[in-house]
Amino acid sequence: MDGKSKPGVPYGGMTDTWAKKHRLIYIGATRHPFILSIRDGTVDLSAFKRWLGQDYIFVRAFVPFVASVLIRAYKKGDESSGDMEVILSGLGSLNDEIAWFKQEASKWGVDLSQVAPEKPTQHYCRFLEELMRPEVDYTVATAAFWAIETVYQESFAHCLEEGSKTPPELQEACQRWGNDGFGHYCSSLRNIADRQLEKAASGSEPLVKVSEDVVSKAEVTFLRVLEYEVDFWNMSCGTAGHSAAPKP
Ligand SMILES: Cc1ncc(CO)c(N)n1
Repeated sequence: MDGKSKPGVPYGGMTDTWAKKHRLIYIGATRHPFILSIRDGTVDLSAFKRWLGQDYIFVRAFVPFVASVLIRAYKKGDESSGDMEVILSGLGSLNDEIAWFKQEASKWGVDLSQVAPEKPTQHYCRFLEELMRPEVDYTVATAAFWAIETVYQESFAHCLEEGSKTPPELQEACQRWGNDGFGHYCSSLRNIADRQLEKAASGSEPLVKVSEDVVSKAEVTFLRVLEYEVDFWNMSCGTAGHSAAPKP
């Protein structure tokens, strides 16, 4: 293996293996009842507003996380990988996203300055801070980054598919993460993560043991992202305080 991503070969990387291996929780995060309620038009608008306020808080915390990934990409010094350009474009869309949240909040009468983070938001933001620590490997950080963006992409794209009954006033929100450009950006993030994981798994790093450790840490991190996403959706539905575990 040369440790490079394979252009034109969309499947077969480690991230794809994980999504299949952990299919139930993956579906739990990307086809959550909150998303399904948007898709079938039965969504409770107070739930949408709660999601909006909490996600604004999350996105503000997500910016420094993405910036920390950018710093690590720079420090790797591999200019030809194109990683920095992808991550930088992500920071650019987060800039637009923050402006969109403010505009959307005023449209719905949500005063963002009055929104306090709920427990799942606090926990997710704390997790992002842990991932910003310098000892966290670039491979682990890029796997988390890919997973965080992809859950939203897959969830909201589902609300725009043929046959969905997403209310018109929520379609713009779904477009934000469900559009093809965002899908392409998520594929670029997946390529970055897969290339890193492949390098680690093939033992091209000097210490094979350390590399294996990185791959399993990245997989655990992927699972934690899915759990935080499920908790976040649960909170939006009004079932805050419950974990990702199935309810009795
Ligand atoms: C909770 C959450 N996960 C992922 C994204 C994608 O940016 C977001 N905005 N919020």
